[in-house]
Amino acid sequence: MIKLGFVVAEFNRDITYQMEILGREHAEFLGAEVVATLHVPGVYDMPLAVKKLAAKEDVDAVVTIGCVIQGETGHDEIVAQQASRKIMDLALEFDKPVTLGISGPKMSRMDAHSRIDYSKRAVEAAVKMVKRLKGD
Ligand SMILES: Nc1c(NC[C@H](O)[C@H](O)[C@H](O)CO)[nH]c(=O)[nH]c1=O
Ligand SMILES: CC(=O)[C@@H](O)COP(=O)(O)O
Repeated sequence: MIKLGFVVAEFNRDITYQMEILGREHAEFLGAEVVATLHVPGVYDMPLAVKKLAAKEDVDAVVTIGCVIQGETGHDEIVAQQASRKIMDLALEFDKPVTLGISGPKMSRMDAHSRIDYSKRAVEAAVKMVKRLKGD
């Protein structure tokens, strides 16, 4: 069974809560197990938590779940771009898939609601990547 770690942002929790539930349901549907979950304050805080989970022997892949909504400044772009860059670097450093279930930036709250399935997509990508890298 494929073992996943989840890193979930609490910022915009009304939305990330739904994303987390959907991600968990999809993992179960695909026969994967979520063996560890770390909640972090926001998407920008994710890389260290991803690193912790990626270092665990019993975690095959890490799924990130978050939502970056546009404000009045370019802050949303900094948060999303810096975090996604580091998330990808960690996948290469630990030789494990780390998938991007983060919606935004440049997105309204309504856009975010219609993109809660990003978490499902990230779970699906994690499972596919683990299988394919194993050569299954
Ligand atoms: N604006 C959003 C944030 N901002 C908070 C940062 O992620 C971080 O928690 C803070 O800067 C402290 O390090 N986070 C989101 O997840 N979504 C946003 O829209
Ligand atoms: C809407 C937010 O929480 C965040 O993206 C930052 O907003 P702002 O650019 O207005 O500081």
